[in-house]
This record gives sequence, C-alpha cells and structure tokens, in this order.
Amino acid sequence: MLPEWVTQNCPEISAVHREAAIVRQAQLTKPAGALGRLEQLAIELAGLQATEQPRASRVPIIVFAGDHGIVAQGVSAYPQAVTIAMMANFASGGAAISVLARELGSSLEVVDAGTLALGEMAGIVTDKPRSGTRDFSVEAALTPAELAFAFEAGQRAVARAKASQPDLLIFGEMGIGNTTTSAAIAASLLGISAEEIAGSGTGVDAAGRAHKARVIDAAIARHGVAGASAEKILCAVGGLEIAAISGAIIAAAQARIPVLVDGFIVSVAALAAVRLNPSCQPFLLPSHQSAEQGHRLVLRALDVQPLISLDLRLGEGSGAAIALPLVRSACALHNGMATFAQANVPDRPN
Ligand SMILES: O=C(O)c1ccc[n+]([C@@H]2O[C@H](COP(=O)([O-])O)[C@@H](O)[C@H]2O)c1
Ligand SMILES: Cc1cc2nc[nH]c2cc1C
Repeated sequence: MLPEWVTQNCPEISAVHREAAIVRQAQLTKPAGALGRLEQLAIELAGLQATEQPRASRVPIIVFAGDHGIVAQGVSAYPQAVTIAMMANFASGGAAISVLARELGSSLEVVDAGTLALGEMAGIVTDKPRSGTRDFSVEAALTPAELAFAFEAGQRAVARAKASQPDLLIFGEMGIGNTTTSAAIAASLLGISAEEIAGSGTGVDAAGRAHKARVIDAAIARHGVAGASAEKILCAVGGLEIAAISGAIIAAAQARIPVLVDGFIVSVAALAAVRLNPSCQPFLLPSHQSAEQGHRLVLRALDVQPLISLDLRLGEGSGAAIALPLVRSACALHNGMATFAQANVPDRPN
C-alpha cells in the first residue's frame, strides 16, 4: 500500500492571482499576445504560486539515481557501472547537470534512491530500500514496501529542499537501463505497445530498440499490467529513482511548488504521479521534448507542450535546467515591464 499522503489533494490554483496576471499582461507595453507562450507561463505560475509576482529565482535541482535489473537483458548501450560513476561525477561537479546548476545558481542534491553502490558515498544522500530493482523480465521489479519507501525518499528530498523556500523544483535522474523501465511503465499506463514508445536511450541501434520493445511487451504480458493501476505497474516494471521522482512531484505539488519537468524518464514519473494523484497535474511545467522516441506521447498524455526541442537525450534534469532561463525571462518580463499607462504609450490597435 502506498503511503496515505500520496493521494492527498494538492492546493488549488489561485484564480484571483491568475486573473490578475491576465489583466497585467494585457496592460504591458507590447502588442496583445506578442510574448506568446511566455505570457501564458507567467500567468500559470502566478496562479500556481498564488502571487502577483511569479518567480523562478530559487530552483534547487535534485537528481535521483537508481539501478535496473533489466540491464541483464542487454537493453542499454552502456554498462551498468556508469550509474554509480556518474553519481560521483554529479557530486564532484563534472557532469552536465553540475555545470548547469552552477551556471543557474541552483543547489544540486544527489540522492541514491537505489543504485548498486554499497555504503555511503561522499556528497550523496543515500535513501534506498534496496540496491537496484529486480530484473522485471523474470520477476516483479519491486515489492509494495520497496515502492512505498521510494515514494517517501522523494518526499524526504522535497522536505529538505523546502528549507530554502524554492520557487520551482527540478528533478533529474540517472540510471542505466531506465529508458527501458520508463517505456515499460508508459506502455502499461497508456495501454500501448512497446514498439510505439521504446526509444534508443543512450544509443542502441534499430535492432537494439526492437529487442527492447520485445523485452518490454513480454514483461507487460507476463505481469498482466497493461492498463493496470500505477501502483501495480510501478511494482511490476518500475524503478526506484523513477518512483522517488513520482513521490517528489506529488510532495512538491502538495507544498504548492511547481515542477519543471525534464525529459522522457521524469515525464514518465510525472505521468505515474498524475495517475496516482490527478490534483498534481497543474503543477507540472513542461521544459523540453527529448529525442527519445516516446517522449512526445508521454507529453501528450500529460497534456503539456514543451517549451523547447533541442534533440537532448541526456537526462540528469539537464533539459529542465536548460529551459529554466526561459521561465526566468517570462517572470522578469511579467514583473518588470512598464504598463501602457506608466510609459504613456497608446494601448489600442488601429
Ligand atoms: O531524459 C531523457 O529523455 C533521456 C533519454 C535517453 C537517455 N537518458 C539517460 O540515459 C540513461 C538511460 O539510457 P539507457 O539506454 O541506459 O536506458 C539514463 O541515465 C538517462 O538519464 C535520458
Ligand atoms: C556517460 C553517461 C552520462 C549520463 N547521464 C545521464 N545518463 C547518462 C548515461 C551515460 C552513459
């Protein structure tokens, strides 16, 4: 059984602040609608944050790492040892997300939510019920108790981040094999075949992708989870870092903190979160569309449109970090532009 807080309602969008933001956008010195989707972004953020001045200044980044038993089936282009090695690279500042965090002035926390690492690692929060998931082609990836633990690891990470009063949160992931796990979760949740959603991940070729799809379809059939509940699906074919992100998304939304959603894996975690607690959906802000084949379908299921599409397929929260300056621009424009009245500019089209 998942913890009770998972299904508790997230706060409502503030209709008053949303309406005030719409009115303000119409008064700013620009042709109506000329800032396009940035206008919408500022309006939505004002409603979500229940403020007249939406902000994206303080944006901690939390990367959750996990290992996947399914890699035994040869589904990734890289060895499993990369997961732990990259976790250390995040902590020592050399990974892409480390660089982006510094560039953005964001804190970066790394959580071992279930890698094969034994014992503590320097600069990493260890918060896992087991080291890696079981190979879901032969048995269930997680027990219900392990799944519940991973959800709570996500909630604990958000509780730590809340101390710095974040405006938004970015969750990233690291886990060799996790595009297979994510495709299995998404195919089960959406009731579609793996062929439609399995991509090349870290870079498997067409034959590798076909193999991935076969492994996934066989596992979904074996566990009988096509169209099942998100909880059942996550136990059968889930991942520890993915479940931790689902828990973190729900905990963030419950605390009125919007989440800038990263690529394929984080989006799948978000879809599972929405299925478990639909009231967190409004708090999901899209960032980018990944090059991973299935991301488009997952974004559509989440009913969000990505801000950018740069053929990124890195993960780590990097796409969300790269999109953050756009959200910051949307806020700065909303809060800082002069109104027609202030600037004495005629406010009517001909
Ligand atoms: O974020 C994405 O859209 C994304 C797309 C492809 C790969 N990744 C990253 O690559 C790893 C998983 O790839 P794979 O091939 O091992 O399943 C994992 O560490 C992810 O962070 C991430
Ligand atoms: C090197 C490397 C870095 C990554 N970062 C996220 N996923 C990754 C996969 C690999 C292989």
